[in-house]
Amino acid sequence: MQPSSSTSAAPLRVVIVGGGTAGWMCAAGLARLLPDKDYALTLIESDEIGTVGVGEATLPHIREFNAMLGLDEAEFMAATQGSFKLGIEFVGWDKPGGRYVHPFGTFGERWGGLDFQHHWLRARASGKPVGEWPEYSFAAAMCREGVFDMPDPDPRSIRSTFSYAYHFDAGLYARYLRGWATQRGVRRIEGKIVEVSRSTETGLVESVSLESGARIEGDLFIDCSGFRSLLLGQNMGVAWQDWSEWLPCDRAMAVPCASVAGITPFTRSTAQTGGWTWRIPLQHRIGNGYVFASAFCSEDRARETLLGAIDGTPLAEPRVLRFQAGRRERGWEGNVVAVGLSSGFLEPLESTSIFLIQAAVIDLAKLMPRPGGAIDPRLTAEFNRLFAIHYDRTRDFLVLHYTANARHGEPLWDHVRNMALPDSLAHKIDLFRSSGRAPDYKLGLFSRDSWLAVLMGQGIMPQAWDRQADRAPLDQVVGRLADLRERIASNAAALPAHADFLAGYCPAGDVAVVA
Ligand SMILES: Cc1cc2nc3c(=O)[nH]c(=O)nc-3n(C[C@H](O)[C@H](O)[C@H](O)COP(=O)(O)OP(=O)(O)OC[C@H]3O[C@@H](n4cnc5c(N)ncnc54)[C@H](O)[C@@H]3O)c2cc1C
Repeated sequence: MQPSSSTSAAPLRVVIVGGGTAGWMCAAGLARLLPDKDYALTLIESDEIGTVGVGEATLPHIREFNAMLGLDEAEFMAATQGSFKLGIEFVGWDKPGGRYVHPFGTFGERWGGLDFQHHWLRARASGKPVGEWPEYSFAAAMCREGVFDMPDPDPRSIRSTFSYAYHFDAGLYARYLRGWATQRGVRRIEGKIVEVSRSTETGLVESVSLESGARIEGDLFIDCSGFRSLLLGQNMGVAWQDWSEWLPCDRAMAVPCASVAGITPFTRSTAQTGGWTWRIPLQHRIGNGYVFASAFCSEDRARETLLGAIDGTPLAEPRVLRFQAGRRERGWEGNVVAVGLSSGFLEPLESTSIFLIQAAVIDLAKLMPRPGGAIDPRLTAEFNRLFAIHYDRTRDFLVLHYTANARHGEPLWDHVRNMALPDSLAHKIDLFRSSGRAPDYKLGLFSRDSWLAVLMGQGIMPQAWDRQADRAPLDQVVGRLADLRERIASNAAALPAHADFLAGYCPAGDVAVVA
């Protein structure tokens, strides 16, 4: 029998628990992707509990999500005080005083079917003048110049070789998506959930009850309740994998400050004795924070470091958030799917959480149960397979930043340099060191160019390259490298200042500063 494209069964009742970034991305994404008549979406959020209120830097993938919703970019950026992000500048991560950018875009060009780094490594080993690795990234050059313009659609242009993401006010983004989703039929309920009822027979969640006494029944529950993990963790009891042996930071202190002249088109992450500080420039303010390991740094010390590191006047009292790195064993159990902080947490070093939300929403939409039937365990297993891949690959990339450091004599940094690595990461580093080969995933984070940026940025230089690179005449390669460097530098220097571009494209105007 052919599966029918539609069904006469009653719509599947999907209850989203939580209205932070995860909840509203879920609501908007599912409202856009699923047929209205088959799914009834309800979102419950509690004003009393509120949201985590951080999460302001993104990855380029968010543009696909926004485009899928059909958001107007300039309108969305103005509404969220957004700015453009071309990558992350890492200060002091490789060694005190060191600096490199993880740019969004490619390094160099593929020649003769070979990845660019092999040509560069081979020419560099010859002793010829080939410049430094970052000189081959257009996005890195744009960061150095503090400029921005839209990528050129012509793939032959050097200006087509970068991508971009956004910095935005996370509270305003959730509010923006809320407006979008509720206009498209998502039912919003404000109230605090005080009880979760499960069937004694099947173990599935049947309903949640609010403080007001209201009871909301559902067929599928999406847990977007934040660190509480109200359904998946607390009720379904799905175990937590603790990754603090590799990612020991367990606190963050956040404080917004007044803007200063010139909005940088990148996030900055500065290594500190007990962790690292972030700087995220928005149109109306700068978001700052210190992610630190409480075993190596007290809260008083963190506060002193953070307030000493910010550019402008603090706009609020610093507030502390506590967490542990890790993820749930599974993201989907029974009829509960966790999305966002309820499913796991990786520190915001590479701004990955919102991407992980997006990936979960897209995977869930593809694997969504049909109305009127039982949940197919094969769909659940596939979601969990993808969930683990996304989290585990992201973890390896973050751990790389810590382990490859030359900050000798600082207890946290000595500890992470000497810790035993996940096997999957140890293999990647060894392979790169010995052959110049970088991971090249077809799914999820991070791209080969991102790995190259951080591997070399952290000072890991391969001892060899692909032998096929030796076939090309060396002088020809050196000439092409020089030409590439020149095209990158001159084209980047000709672009408008980021602040000027923002002022013309998506001026946000004055709003009350939301901390
Ligand atoms: C310090 C820090 C910095 C970060 N920086 C970044 C970044 O730069 N980039 C990035 O991508 N990510 C970042 N993140 C992660 C990002 O903030 C989160 O992934 C994102 O905000 C999603 O959060 P959430 O929606 O899962 O949870 P929350 O924002 O905590 O929302 C939880 C929701 O559940 C509701 N809720 C909870 N319990 C109940 C209940 N009993 N009844 C009713 N409602 C309930 C709450 O009211 C709220 O609406 C950062 C996180 C931290 C901690």
